Amino acid sequence: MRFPGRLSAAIEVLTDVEQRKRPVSEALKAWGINNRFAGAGDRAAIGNLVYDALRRRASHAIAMGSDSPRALVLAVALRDWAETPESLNAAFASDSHAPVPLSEEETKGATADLAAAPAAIRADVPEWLAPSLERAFGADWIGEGEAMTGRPSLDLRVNALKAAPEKVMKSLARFAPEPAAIAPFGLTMPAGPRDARTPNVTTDEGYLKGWFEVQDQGSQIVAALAGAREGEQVLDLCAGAGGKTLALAATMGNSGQIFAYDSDRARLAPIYDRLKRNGVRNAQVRAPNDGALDDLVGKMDRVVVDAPCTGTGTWRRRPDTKWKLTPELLAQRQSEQAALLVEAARYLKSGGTLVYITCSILPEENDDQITAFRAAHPEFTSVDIAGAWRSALITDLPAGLATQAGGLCLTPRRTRTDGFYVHMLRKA
Ligand SMILES: C[S@@+](CC[C@H](N)C(=O)[O-])C[C@H]1O[C@@H](n2cnc3c(N)ncnc32)[C@H](O)[C@@H]1O
Repeated sequence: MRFPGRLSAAIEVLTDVEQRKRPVSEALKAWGINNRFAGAGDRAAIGNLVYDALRRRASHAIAMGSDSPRALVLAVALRDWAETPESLNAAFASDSHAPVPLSEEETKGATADLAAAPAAIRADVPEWLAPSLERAFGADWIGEGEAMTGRPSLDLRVNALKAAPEKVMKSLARFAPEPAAIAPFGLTMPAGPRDARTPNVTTDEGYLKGWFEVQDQGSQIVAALAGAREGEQVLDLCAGAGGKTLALAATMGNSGQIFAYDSDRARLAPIYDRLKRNGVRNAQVRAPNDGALDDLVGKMDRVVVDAPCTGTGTWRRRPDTKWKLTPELLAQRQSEQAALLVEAARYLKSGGTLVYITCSILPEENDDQITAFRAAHPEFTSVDIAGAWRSALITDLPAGLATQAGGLCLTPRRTRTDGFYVHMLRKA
């Protein structure tokens, strides 16, 4: 397919996403099944167009004077991919699969100046979230929003139980991975421009042998900060598919014991194969049956709560969720998080550590939760985050990452990672 045909296909996919309220990944897959002639390069380019359209949905719509799928996709070509109205119209004229030529208003969109647009438009965030983001980041909040519109890098965590970073770098040399800036076992491959494809690392023999996992560097950092030590008894209360469980097992050198639990059987299901592939021998999966964790009450050195959240820290990867988020969904997540903090506290022994993690950047899910929990549970005090950073990552905590309540917030702008929050509390 040529570029104009790819634009038409992206408009079709985005229409499907918006009309049927479908996740982008599902709509892209359906399009691929119905258009088997399209190659991997076509599918990657169409996916990039759709995701880029959603990443900057608000500013693209204002620039183009419309939020139709056509307007948004053309905006990507004009405002992100360095095309011009002339280059597009010339390409459209010689391609029978092309969209119709640009209108006058669409042509103006290429050079629209949004300097005077409302702040939420410039930040490309839903307007109702602007006060929360301003509370989290102060005057920087628009820049933080803008940074969330970029494409994420592909990050890997080298599994120290099976391999050293050099071995993985050699195995993946064709993709030129670089050591990550912060996570000690992290490797990273920057996202390419326009129609660049994400390297398919999961067919590499190193992946199949468990030498590495695909994991955002932010997730690796918070797992390292959790500070699990050799020989400890650790409960991973929201283990899901086990991303953090695997990282914790590696820092514990396969000693002690991790109990991996999740209330959702389907989310937990992939953990069994992943533990096996990673050579993890110190993890016990606890399926969500009645009384599944009763024997652990009061016995854990560490309880990790990787809480269900709005996922605002992952807007670069799942930009459709940015526009679907509602105050009701945020309130629902907040009440789940508050309940999980109370639940987690039951399993800790005296002197144990509660590690609270979200992939959200909203204070309502982060500092506010911890402040409310501490007020009701005075036996918990915050662990010094700068000290935790130094001992886990062997560097000084970069300025500006610590939050007011004593937690830590990573963001694409600050650390070139997904947005993550972590706060550690010690039980007296
Ligand atoms: C952010 S995800 C966990 C991701 C996982 N830790 C990882 O690193 O791959 C949150 C998880 O919390 C689980 N969850 C939600 N409510 C829960 C509860 N009350 N008890 C245990 N798990 C719960 C969800 O099923 C979901 O898998």
